[in-house]
Amino acid sequence: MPVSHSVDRPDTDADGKRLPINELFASLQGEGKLAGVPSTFVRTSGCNLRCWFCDSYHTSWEPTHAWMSVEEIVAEVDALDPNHVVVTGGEPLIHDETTSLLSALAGEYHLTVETNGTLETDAPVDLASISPKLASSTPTPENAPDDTDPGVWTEKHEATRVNLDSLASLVDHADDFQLKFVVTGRDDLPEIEALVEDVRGVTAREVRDSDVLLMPEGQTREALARTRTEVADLAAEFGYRYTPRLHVDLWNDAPET
Ligand SMILES: C[S@@+](CC[C@H](N)C(=O)[O-])C[C@H]1O[C@@H](n2cnc3c(N)ncnc32)[C@H](O)[C@@H]1O
Ligand SMILES: Nc1nc2[nH]cc(C(=O)O)c2c(=O)[nH]1
Ligand code: SF4
Ligand SMILES: [Mg+2]
Repeated sequence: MPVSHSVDRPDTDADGKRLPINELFASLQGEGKLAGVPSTFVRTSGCNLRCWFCDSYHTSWEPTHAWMSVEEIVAEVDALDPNHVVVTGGEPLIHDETTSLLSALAGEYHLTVETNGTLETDAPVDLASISPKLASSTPTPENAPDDTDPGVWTEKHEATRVNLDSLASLVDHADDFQLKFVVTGRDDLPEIEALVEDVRGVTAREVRDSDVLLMPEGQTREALARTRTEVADLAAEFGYRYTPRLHVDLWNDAPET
């Protein structure tokens, strides 16, 4: 089992300089170009989107967290073993303090930022792991978690899920990048192809097909078993890369994995 670090602090942010942290743990990177690499995960809480399938419900639809200073987070990261750190969420780039955290960790660790690609950052990043959200991610009364009415989020999510300027900036800025799409089925592919072409049109950098990763939608082993073969076949057919969700295969939907 991954090493876990429980977060048990008061839910206040008196000095306005702390980050809301949902969980902080060591595991294996489960997704993308660095799948299998031992990594420490820092999961911030709060998101500017509401994907119906979000596998981190307690950072988006119903955020929970403890407030931690950058110094406290760095101390907990230092106490764990991996030299790769993954800053994720929620959407980590909605917080100004994420820049301070990345700056404090830079040099000591390889830094991956998992982001939905709607926001820019000038913080040091080794791998920008960008997961732009497709139309199939938009919440509706039919697909929203817990049968809740997504209310304003249907429109808000749809209106803000793609920001080409931010995608260009993230691709240009980081040492390396990946475009990691959550795929629900074949119907997603035309939108992925169009968006990849749009990104190629606005970045100074080469976007290779091998920088484009198709990841099956699925929060549980059972759900993944239903989507992964179709998504792997689509990757082979369209010439993109397939990424598994190793942590779901290994530990299902357990927290801190
Ligand atoms: C919880 S998100 C946090 C980072 C950022 N908000 C984002 O969406 O990229 C972490 C990763 O999980 C992916 N993800 C979330 N729910 C998923 C699901 N049900 N199936 C597959 N991938 C999922 C996201 O696309 C993203 O790549
Ligand atoms: N093992 C593991 N790998 C991951 N890669 C990206 C994750 C994320 O939630 O951002 C994630 C995660 O939650 N667990
Ligand atoms: S953008 Fe990321 S954290 Fe936000 S709702 Fe979608 S998957 Fe969840
Ligand atoms: Mg995850």
